[in-house]
Amino acid sequence: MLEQLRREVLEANLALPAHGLVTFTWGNVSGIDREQGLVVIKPSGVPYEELTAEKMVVVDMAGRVVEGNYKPSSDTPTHLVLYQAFGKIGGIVHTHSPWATSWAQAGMNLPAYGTTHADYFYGEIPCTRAMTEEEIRGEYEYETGNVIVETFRSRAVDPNQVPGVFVHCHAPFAWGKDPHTAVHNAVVLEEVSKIAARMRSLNPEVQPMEQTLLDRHYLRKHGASAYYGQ
Ligand SMILES: O=C(CO)[C@@H](O)[C@H](O)COP(=O)(O)O
Repeated sequence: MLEQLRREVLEANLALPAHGLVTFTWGNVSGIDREQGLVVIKPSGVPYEELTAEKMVVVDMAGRVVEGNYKPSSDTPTHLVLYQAFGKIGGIVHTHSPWATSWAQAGMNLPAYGTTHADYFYGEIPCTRAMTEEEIRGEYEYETGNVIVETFRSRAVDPNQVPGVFVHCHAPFAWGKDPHTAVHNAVVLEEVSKIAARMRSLNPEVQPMEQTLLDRHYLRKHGASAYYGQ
């Protein structure tokens, strides 16, 4: 079942250590087949070098394992909440990549300071609010997804234009139209987190970039008249 998606999700998970986004097994990638209502995700706690397409776990939208001999990632409920709320995404990445995790632990939103950011994120990358004691003691992983969705809806941010978030006191999530694109966005999220942290240590007074320049860069790659690349 879902052989092609299993391979895509395997390759995307293996790309995490290849891009330096994870230590040990601190990360996971999933992909969704919306026609079948099934999600393929990394097995929990399995070292990346031991992963195979066969070890990927298939779950339904209620989180029930429908195929696979391993337990799914411990973050599976968060992935499922995001797939249900953000109807156009096809792949999700969660890591503890150090620079993005620094913004999450600082509880800070990341404004668009430069064109590297603007090429992929149409404006500020939000950090969620702190989770409540009740949310933490409850269905924590589901509540993590809920607080991400609440952040985007309450701020009227389009998740298709800002494909990433910092979860307060936790770490980043990123997404995209498929697992490969989600990993690409996770790499960019880590890079712009690093650039911004260093930039602010050089000049704490820097202001977010002008909207005109933000528009120019984002829309040339993602707008209706996108003309970037071949
Ligand atoms: O956020 C966390 C731990 O805080 C997780 O990302 C784990 O680090 C990876 O969990 P599995 O996907 O292996 O269950």
